[in-house]
Amino acid sequence: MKVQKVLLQSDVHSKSDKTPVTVADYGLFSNSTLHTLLSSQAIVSFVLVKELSTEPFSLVAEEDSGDLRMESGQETLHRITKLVNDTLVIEESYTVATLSSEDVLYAIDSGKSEGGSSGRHWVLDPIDGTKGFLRGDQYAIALALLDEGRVVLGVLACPNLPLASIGTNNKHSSEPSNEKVGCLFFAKVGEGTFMHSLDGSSPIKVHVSDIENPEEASFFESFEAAHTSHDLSSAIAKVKLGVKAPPIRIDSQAKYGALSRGDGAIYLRLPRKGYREKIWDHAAGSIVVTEAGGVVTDVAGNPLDFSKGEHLDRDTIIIVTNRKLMPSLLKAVRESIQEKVSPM
Ligand SMILES: Nc1ncnc2c1ncn2[C@@H]1O[C@H](COP(=O)(O)OS(=O)(=O)O)[C@@H](OP(=O)(O)O)[C@H]1O
Ligand SMILES: [Mg+2]
Ligand SMILES: [Mg+2]
Ligand SMILES: [Mg+2]
Repeated sequence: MKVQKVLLQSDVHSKSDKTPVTVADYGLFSNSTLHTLLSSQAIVSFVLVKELSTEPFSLVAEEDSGDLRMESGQETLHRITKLVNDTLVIEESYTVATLSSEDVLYAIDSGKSEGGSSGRHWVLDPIDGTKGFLRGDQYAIALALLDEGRVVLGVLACPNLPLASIGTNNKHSSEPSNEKVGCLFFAKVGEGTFMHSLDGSSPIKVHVSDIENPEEASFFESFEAAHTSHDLSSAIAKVKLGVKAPPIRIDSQAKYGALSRGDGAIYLRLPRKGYREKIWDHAAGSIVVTEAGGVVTDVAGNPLDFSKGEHLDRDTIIIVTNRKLMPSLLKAVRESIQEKVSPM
């Protein structure tokens, strides 16, 4: 959160689309983002090991230490170590730990497990919605626990998500807002989904929307057009289901969080052909939604299969909604795909 704030205050965003303005700005932005996601992975990995020292530890995480072990990566490693240690100082009187650069490398590279169908594996996306982070928009830190291939626990931190509902009438994102932001969702299998503010309010139980009429439903999709087909989801929502509201485009698994508390009723993810979704992009989000009473399936109507290692199956379309809307949504998705494949 600190890094994103500094980036946004550095005034190198263009006013219109909030992207960096010059080539040098791009450098600053991508370096800061790299520092943030590696620090995040180091911190979560370190704290998990510290807290779970009696259990065998397996972590499937998105990032690795890459060039940090090389001579050219020393400056970056130094900055990341500082960022990690600054973050682990909770208060002046309480520091979780102080890590050396070697500890940081070790913590980052503890995330190399491949997951799978046996045993327990933690699954981490240290910054999900990297492009949203860079733009100053939504991003999430997503952690899940797999047990015998099934997600049994999920935690989703969404530092920029307003605590109040985000509807389709939300203001243009570049307008300043006084809304309180920063939500943490957590779900444990069989126990429901809870949300509290990042500064630690009491958790409240959340539930997905109970809308039955698809015309009244609003739907989420990726902000980035490269990650999902906006055209196809618009055809499904507007033409097949009669959805009236415009899509809510936000980055990251914040979509699952927002849907779990009923901000919108549908999330469609329609990746381009051949793309294989990563488990860390969906594990935490999916249990947050299912424990809030929602359903997360592929196009065949089956739950997502997290038991096959780092990836979901190739070409997995992801369909998220409540139980009442799922049959008509599945039908609409199947029909639209069929029409796209064989135009009349
Ligand atoms: N081509 C393509 N298709 C589908 N998905 C892709 C693709 N490329 C990347 N990714 C993954 O999308 C993750 C970001 O999630 P979202 O699409 O929900 O957010 S965003 O709109 O992109 O900001 C993003 O997660 P992060 O890398 O953690 O940001 C990627 O893992
Ligand atoms: Mg991700
Ligand atoms: Mg990521
Ligand atoms: Mg990534």
